[in-house]
Amino acid sequence: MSLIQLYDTTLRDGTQAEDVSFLVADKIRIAEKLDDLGIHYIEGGWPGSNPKDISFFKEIKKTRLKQAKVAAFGSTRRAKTTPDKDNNIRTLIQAAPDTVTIFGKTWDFHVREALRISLEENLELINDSLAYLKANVGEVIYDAEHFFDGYKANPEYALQTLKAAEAAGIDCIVLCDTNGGTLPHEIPAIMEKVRATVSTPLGMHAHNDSECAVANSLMAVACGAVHVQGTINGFGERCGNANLCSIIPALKLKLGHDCITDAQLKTLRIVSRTIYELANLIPNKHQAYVGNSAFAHKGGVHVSAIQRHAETYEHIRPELVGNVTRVLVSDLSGRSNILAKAEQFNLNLDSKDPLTQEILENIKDLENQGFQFEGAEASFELLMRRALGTLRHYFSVIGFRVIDSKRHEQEKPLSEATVQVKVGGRIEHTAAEGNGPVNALDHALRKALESFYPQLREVRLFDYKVRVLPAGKGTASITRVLIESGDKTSRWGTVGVSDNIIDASYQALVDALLYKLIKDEDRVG
Ligand SMILES: CC(=O)SCCNC(=O)CCNC(=O)[C@H](O)C(C)(C)COP(=O)(O)OP(=O)(O)OC[C@H]1O[C@@H](n2cnc3c(N)ncnc32)[C@H](O)[C@@H]1OP(=O)(O)O
Ligand SMILES: CC(=O)C(=O)O
Repeated sequence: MSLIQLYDTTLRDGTQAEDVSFLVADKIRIAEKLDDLGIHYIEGGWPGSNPKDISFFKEIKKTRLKQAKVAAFGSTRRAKTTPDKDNNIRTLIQAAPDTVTIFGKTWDFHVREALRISLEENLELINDSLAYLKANVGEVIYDAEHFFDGYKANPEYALQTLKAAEAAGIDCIVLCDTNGGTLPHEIPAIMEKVRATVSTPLGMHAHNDSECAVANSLMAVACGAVHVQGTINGFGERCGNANLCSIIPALKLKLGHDCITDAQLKTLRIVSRTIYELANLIPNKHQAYVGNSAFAHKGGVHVSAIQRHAETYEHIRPELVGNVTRVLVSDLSGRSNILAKAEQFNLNLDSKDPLTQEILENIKDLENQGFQFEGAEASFELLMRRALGTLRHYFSVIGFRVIDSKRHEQEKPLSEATVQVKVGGRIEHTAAEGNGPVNALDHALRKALESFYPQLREVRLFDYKVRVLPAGKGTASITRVLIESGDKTSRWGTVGVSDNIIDASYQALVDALLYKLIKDEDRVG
C-alpha cells in the first residue's frame, strides 16, 4: 500500500472557522501534538495575512519537530505584477518553511468574477508563481481551489490550469472541493480524467458543506490520491474541513494505509481534546471515533450484546484510538446495564438477584420523575450502594434554611444559609453566606461537615446546570440540577430533582459530598 501523506491545516483553514482562534503559543503546542501524532505536513498559517502567522514561522524554528514538515500557505501572485515583486510570495519565501502551498483559481467563473482577469492570464499567473516558488523553496504544493466546481462548469479549462501547474515542476496537485458541494459518487470519473491529464501526485482538500468531506477524501484516496488535507475535529471555514480524526482511523484500520503507527493512533482522542481545549470549545461528545459517546451504549439490547462480544455494536475497538467503551444507565436500560455498572463500581450483584430488577425499576421510575443518570454516575453509584445496603452512614441533614434578601434597590442581594447536620451522635448547626442561595447552602453544608471529614475541603464545584423540565408550569415547573464536582484525582457528576430549585441543588450537593467520602474510603481500603 502506498504511504498516504497526511496534511493538517488546523492552524490555517481550521482558524477560518467561526469561534476558532489560537495564540502563537497555542499554535506551537498544537504543532508539537500533530508531530507526535505522526502528521506529515503541518500548515502553520498564511504569513502574508497577519503578524501572528509570521511569528509562528519564526517560533516554530526553535521547536524540534520529530518528523513533520512545516508548510506556509498563500496564493498565486496578484495580477499586474511579477512573482518576485508580489508581497504575498515574498513573505512566503521569507517565512522559510519546509514546504509552500499556494492556491490558484481553477473555475472560469472565479477567474472572471473574483480575479477579473482573462482565462489566459490566470494560467500564466499559476505557472509563473509556482515556478518562482519551486526555484526558491524545496517543496511546493498547489491547491487547485474549486477544482470540482470548476471541472463541472468547464472541464477543459479546469484541466488546463492543472497542466499549467504541472509545467512548473511542483510536487503535488491538490484537488479542492472548496464549496463542499461535491458528492462522493462524482469523484471517480473526475479523478480519472485528472489522472489521464497530469502525472504529478494528487491530493484532496474537502470541505464539509454537504456533510461529505470525510467520504469525499476517502473516495479520492480510493481513486489514487496520495495526499489528504484536513483538520483536527473538522474545524474550518463555514461547516468545516474534512475531519482528520475520522480520516486517519479509516485509512489505517479500514483501508490498510499504515499512515501513522499504532501507538500514535492511540493518542488520537487526546489530540482531539487538547485542540478543543486550546480553542476553548466544548468537545463534540457525539464525534465519530474520539467523542465521549462514540462507544457509549445505552439501549439494554446493545449492552447485553456487547457484554457477550464487544464487536456486536462497535465498529472498531475503542482503545485503538484511545477511547473506551461506556455503559449508560437510563430508562432504556435492561438488567445488563445495571450489571455492567455494578462491575464497574466493584459491587457484588448477580443477574439472578431480585435486587437487579428492583434497581432497574427504581431507575425507570426516577427517570420518569425527571432524574437523569447519564451525566450523574456518582448519584447512580450511591443509589446502587443504598439498594445493596453497602453505603456507610456518614451523616444526615436534619434540615436547612436559605434566605435571599435585597434590602435596598442599589444593594446586591444577600444569600445566607443555615444547616443542621447529625454525625454519629453529634448535631452541628452552622450558617454561611454565599454568592447566591446555592453557593450559600454549599458553604454551610461543608462548614458543618468539614470538622468531621476534613477531606471535603478538597471538593471543588466545576459545573452546575439547571434544566426546567417541560411541564408547562412556568416558574412552578420541576427542575433538574446536575452538578460536576472534583478533587485532585477525579471528577464526578450528581443529580437532584424537585419542584424547588434549592431542594434539587441540595440533593445534588449532598450526593457530591457523600460520593467524595466513599471514594476516598475505597481508595484507602
Ligand atoms: C479557499 C481558501 O480558503 S483560500 C484562503 C482564504 N483565507 C483568507 O482569506 C484568510 C487570510 N486572508 C487575508 O489576510 C487577506 O484576505 C489577504 C491579506 C490575503 C489579502 O487582503 P487584501 O489585499 O485586503 O484583499 P482581500 O482580502 O480583499 O482579497 C481579495 C483580493 O485577493 C485576490 N485574490 C483572491 N484569490 C487569489 C488568487 N488565487 N491569486 C491571486 N490573487 C487572489 C483578489 O483578486 C483580490 O485582489 P484585488 O483586490 O487586488 O482585486
Ligand atoms: C485551498 C482551500 O483552502 C480550499 O480550496 O478550500
